Amino acid sequence: MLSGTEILTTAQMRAIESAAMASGKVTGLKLMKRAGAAVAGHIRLRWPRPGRATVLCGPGNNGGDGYVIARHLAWAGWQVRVLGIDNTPGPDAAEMRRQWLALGPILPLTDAELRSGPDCDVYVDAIFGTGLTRPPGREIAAILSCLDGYGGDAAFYRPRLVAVDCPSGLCLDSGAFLGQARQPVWHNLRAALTVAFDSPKPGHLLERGPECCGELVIADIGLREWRETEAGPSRNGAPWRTQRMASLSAIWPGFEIADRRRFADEKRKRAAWLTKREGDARHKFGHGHALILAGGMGQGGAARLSARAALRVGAGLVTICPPQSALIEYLGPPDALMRRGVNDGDALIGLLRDGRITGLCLGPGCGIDRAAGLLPALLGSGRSCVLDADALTALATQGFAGLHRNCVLTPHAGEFARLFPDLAERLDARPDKGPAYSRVDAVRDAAARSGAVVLLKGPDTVIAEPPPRAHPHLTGRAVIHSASDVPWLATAGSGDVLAGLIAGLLARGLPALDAAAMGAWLHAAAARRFGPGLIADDLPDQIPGVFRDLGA
Ligand SMILES: NC(=O)C1=CN([C@@H]2O[C@H](COP(=O)(O)OP(=O)(O)OC[C@H]3O[C@@H](n4cnc5c(N)ncnc54)[C@H](OP(=O)(O)O)[C@@H]3O)[C@@H](O)[C@H]2O)[C@@H](O)CC1
Ligand SMILES: Nc1ncnc2c1ncn2[C@@H]1O[C@H](COP(=O)(O)OP(=O)(O)O)[C@@H](O)[C@H]1O
Ligand SMILES: [K+]
Repeated sequence: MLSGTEILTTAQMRAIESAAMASGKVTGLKLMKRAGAAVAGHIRLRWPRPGRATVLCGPGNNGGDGYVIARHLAWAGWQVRVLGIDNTPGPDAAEMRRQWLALGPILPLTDAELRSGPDCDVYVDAIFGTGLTRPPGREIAAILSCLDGYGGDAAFYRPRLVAVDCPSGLCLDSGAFLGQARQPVWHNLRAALTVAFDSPKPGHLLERGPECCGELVIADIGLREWRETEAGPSRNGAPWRTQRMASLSAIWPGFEIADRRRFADEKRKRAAWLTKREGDARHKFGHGHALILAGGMGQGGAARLSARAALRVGAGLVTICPPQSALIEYLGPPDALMRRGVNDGDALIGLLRDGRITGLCLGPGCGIDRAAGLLPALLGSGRSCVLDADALTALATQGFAGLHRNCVLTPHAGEFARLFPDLAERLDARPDKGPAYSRVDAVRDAAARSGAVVLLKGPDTVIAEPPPRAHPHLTGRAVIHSASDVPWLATAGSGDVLAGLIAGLLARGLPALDAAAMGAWLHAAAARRFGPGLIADDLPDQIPGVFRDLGA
């Protein structure tokens, strides 16, 4: 139901490109000319007066795009300086280089040459794109650090840097910089604008990607139409639909730019369902009953946040269930919330005889021992549920037995490392060759291992489902949700609200992956709507406004 924009790994992109060329409908040269023209067009949109540009061209087709850009800017009256490598590129890039040479020289691609040139209005990074396989060597690394302002006197380059496909050095499958530590380091190349082709790649949205790409524009170079008309959008057996490439979609702040038609349709469907205008439920139980399992005295805040979120997202009924002795702590507003004491697993089993309870949330403010005690009863019921916070800590000791496809695990990085230490370690390791192991790979592996939907939180939230039951050797669907534009969402209790939103959506009947993806989207949309200064308590009450903004 909620799919956003399709994103492609670099392998998928290459496979699509090759299949399109093999079909005879398009040539590599034509694609390169369109790609270069698109970048030049975006430069001219943002810098309408012709000025000075330095174009840095690498050894492959990314460099080929650079030569096309140089030509377009020169035709438009710009003074263009081109730095390139004296190598033998592929035939398309070689042709574009030859054509540039009819207009101007190619200076050596060195740090010294870059520094010796005049100050420019725009610097174009066409050094490496999707073909990066290893960390840049010393000379290119020096150029990249100069472009990022660490050359001392060059600190002013950054706001004028335009990246072709990506800032060079970024692994487009993971968002990591090859050869560098995964955690934020002292420098990364940062562009003001990145123009990428056909579809976003995971690396544009993960880890360092959003910060380093700056404004991200996806240029259509004619492959999308070919894919949809000539090849069919999801034809099985098409060469790019190999198993590592199973459906991957993204939701990020600018995604409607890439796919306006589809976005409008998604938005309409989403709005109609969320606001209960679509569907045939005639009474509150038709919108589901969510149960929020809560903790003892003094721990009530987290579960109350979850419960409020579940109510706001439209569950027909929400009941909060602390131990009997702590009920008094949960008597405050909202009055719409129902309360019921649940002391232990047996009491929960009794309660779950009511088949109208359709979504549960276990973990926020629950206490590890209580969560561990309730887990077997909850999992044994097979009911849709969110396991967060203390329930994840309990799972880390109990193991994954009993988890099923209707469970959503919502770990942050620390909880993920407790649950899947080896995967977290791989994800933390410095990548020395591309494509690097990505958050999508890690979350897919976690989903396959646990048998549940896994949502790994962060500014780049990744959600994946286990492989399809009938095809356990394949990968399931995955979604990247980018919220890098709302850093104020990282506030205490925000995760409890997310868990409640997902529980409410599960209770309303959404399948686990869709509930997790829609919950993540609503969560960020609520934070975006409120703005800085947000505390977690503000989030649930923004949800009706988010619904109204959808045009519902
Ligand atoms: N998507 C599309 O439809 C279209 C894509 N297009 C464009 O093509 C780009 C992909 O082109 P690409 O495959 O030639 O790779 P690219 O990024 O230029 O760089 C790799 C080159 O550098 C080399 N190399 C790698 N690592 C290295 C290192 N550390 N240090 C030194 N060298 C290194 C590597 O060769 P290697 O040495 O590994 O054999 C290779 O020669 C893509 O990003 C987009 O801009 C458009 O033109 C058309 C439509
Ligand atoms: N830098 C960030 N930008 C946007 N969202 C973020 C950022 N860091 C974390 N988040 C989001 O904030 C929420 C924090 O949840 P969590 O870590 O469980 O916090 P808590 O336990 O305090 O509720 C998650 O939804 C996560 O995706
Ligand atoms: K580049």
